[in-house]
Amino acid sequence: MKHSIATVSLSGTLPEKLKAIAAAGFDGVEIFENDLLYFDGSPKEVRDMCHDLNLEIMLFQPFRDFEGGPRDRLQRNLERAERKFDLMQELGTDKILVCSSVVPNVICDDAVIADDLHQLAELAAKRDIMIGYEALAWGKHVFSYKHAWQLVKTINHAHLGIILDSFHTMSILDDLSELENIPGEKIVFVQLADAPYLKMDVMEWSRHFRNFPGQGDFGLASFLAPILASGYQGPLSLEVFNDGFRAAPTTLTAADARKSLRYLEEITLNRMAAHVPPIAPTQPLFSPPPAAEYKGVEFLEFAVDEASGERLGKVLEQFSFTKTGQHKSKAVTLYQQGDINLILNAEPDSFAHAFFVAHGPSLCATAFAIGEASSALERATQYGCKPFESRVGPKERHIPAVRAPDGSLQYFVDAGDGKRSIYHADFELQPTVNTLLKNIDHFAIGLPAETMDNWVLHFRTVFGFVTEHEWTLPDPYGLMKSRVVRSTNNTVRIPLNISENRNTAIARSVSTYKGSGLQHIAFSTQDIFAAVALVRSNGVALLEISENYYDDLLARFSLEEAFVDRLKAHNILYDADQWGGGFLHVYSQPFEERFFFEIVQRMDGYDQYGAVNTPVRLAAQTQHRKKSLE
Ligand SMILES: O=C(O)c1ccc(O)c(O)c1
Ligand SMILES: [Mg+2]
Repeated sequence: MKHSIATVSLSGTLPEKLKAIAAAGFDGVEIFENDLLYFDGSPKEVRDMCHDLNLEIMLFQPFRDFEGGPRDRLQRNLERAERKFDLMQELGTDKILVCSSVVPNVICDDAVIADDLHQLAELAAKRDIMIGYEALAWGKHVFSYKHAWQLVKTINHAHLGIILDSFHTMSILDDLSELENIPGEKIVFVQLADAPYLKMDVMEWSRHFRNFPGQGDFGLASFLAPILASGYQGPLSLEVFNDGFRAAPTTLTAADARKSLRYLEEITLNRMAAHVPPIAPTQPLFSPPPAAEYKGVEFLEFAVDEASGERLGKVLEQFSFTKTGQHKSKAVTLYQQGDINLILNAEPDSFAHAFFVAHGPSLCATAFAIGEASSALERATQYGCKPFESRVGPKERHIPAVRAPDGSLQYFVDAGDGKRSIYHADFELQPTVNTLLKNIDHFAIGLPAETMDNWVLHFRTVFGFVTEHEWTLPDPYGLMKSRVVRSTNNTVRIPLNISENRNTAIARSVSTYKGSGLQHIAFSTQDIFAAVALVRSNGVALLEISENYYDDLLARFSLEEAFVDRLKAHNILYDADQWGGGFLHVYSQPFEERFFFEIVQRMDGYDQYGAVNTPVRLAAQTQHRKKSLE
């Protein structure tokens, strides 16, 4: 299987784009005409550049508004095509994308359109060029792949085929059942793009919000599977118009692009294998070890120095964690409660120390308890992650790890061979005292806004996580957007938060950490009232919630007044879902303006995160911060 990408998908000048595309491991490119127009060298130079980079120019595009135009313009349109064919010869490519006409006065008559396309195919035949006809979702007369295919089939010309672009098909929720009836040799090219579902004009949506497979909401495997079953032998090519990617670092976007095609191949292959009877692809597809089975968050590790480590340790003790271990040879301490393991790493001259120097007290590593760590590492490696080699002391255990998009570490810990053993090897362990807090329910990370897609792809590919739909939530000074990535079995949940405004809590967090960073950790409990009473008696300062919130709770839910009074007395927030599940949660004051803790109790299958209460929390935190500045 060959892989290609349209130059329009990346930021930079044409040479920068081509270099990044080659470095990311693509076999070829679609040259988007504008990139050529803006380039100050000749088409021959572009051809040579691609040749030197070992990139094939797989397609030239787009050729617009050709078919069904005013009759007196047809000749001129054919001449226009000839000029593009000349250009293609200079570039050394033999495929051109012709997209369906969007002009309002197009002749809406299939016979006229078929005749025009036939004439174009005749011209192309003389140059041994292949025309690929693509239906734009906003085409005036032809806007569906079925219509385009109907025309191509009827014209039946050796130099005319169809181009299938996932965006134009998935965006209009088109029926996919005809795809399997298109013979592979009639498919000139396949363009792939994902996108979030948005209710807006489809052209604007297409030109600004496409993203890479795995970053959006389209079920792209259902689009690609019938194409790969058809015997299509051409490349998979990404064509992604995205405002963020136009501004993002070119090499990083190109690397994500390449990764996204691997992901799409993997999920498409799985879909084809699950079909009854199984369908065999006619080209080999990327097939890494399957995603691990996640058992939970094994530990979270904080980069601290001695002083901040002591302060954080004190807070954890207030949350009734026990300092159960001191590392045998390093300045590393372990705090435990229930199944929660938190590590504070103040070791000089370590990965954690470098992280501390760059970001201050922060989360520098996350460990996941999983079925088989070696297979998870192999999967990560095949997806392009470099395994992280840490220095391991004598008798210490080596734990496989990769880097998260922000450079922090993500460890894969075998849950199979005795859960506590990783701590026994490295720490002199004391028993824990309390078990009111049981587990890490979720932990949230604040990200620089432009990095969200990058993180989502990382979790979907390397981890095999799924994503939930995005929430947009008001902060007193702007908006925050939140998207949860989680393991399919819900044992690991990570809300990823961004904000494009300058003074929101997330924006301040990004500036404090100088990058992404931990927002909060939510600990689960079976008895939130007891947990709150205990941590309060230990001196934990909770976030105070306004009276108005509780009045509104009474109005919104049919709750007993006495129960709401109890919530109010404990500063506990409440949510319920439509299936009878309930959610109780409470927040601490932040630790040094960085992160805070949440205690949550899920009841009767509640599966969300209390997002409706996030604006309440953000407002309360802002008020608290202002008061403390007074
Ligand atoms: O937005 C457009 O005009 C446009 C052009 C060429 C394509 O292949 C496409 O999918 C969209
Ligand atoms: Mg396209």
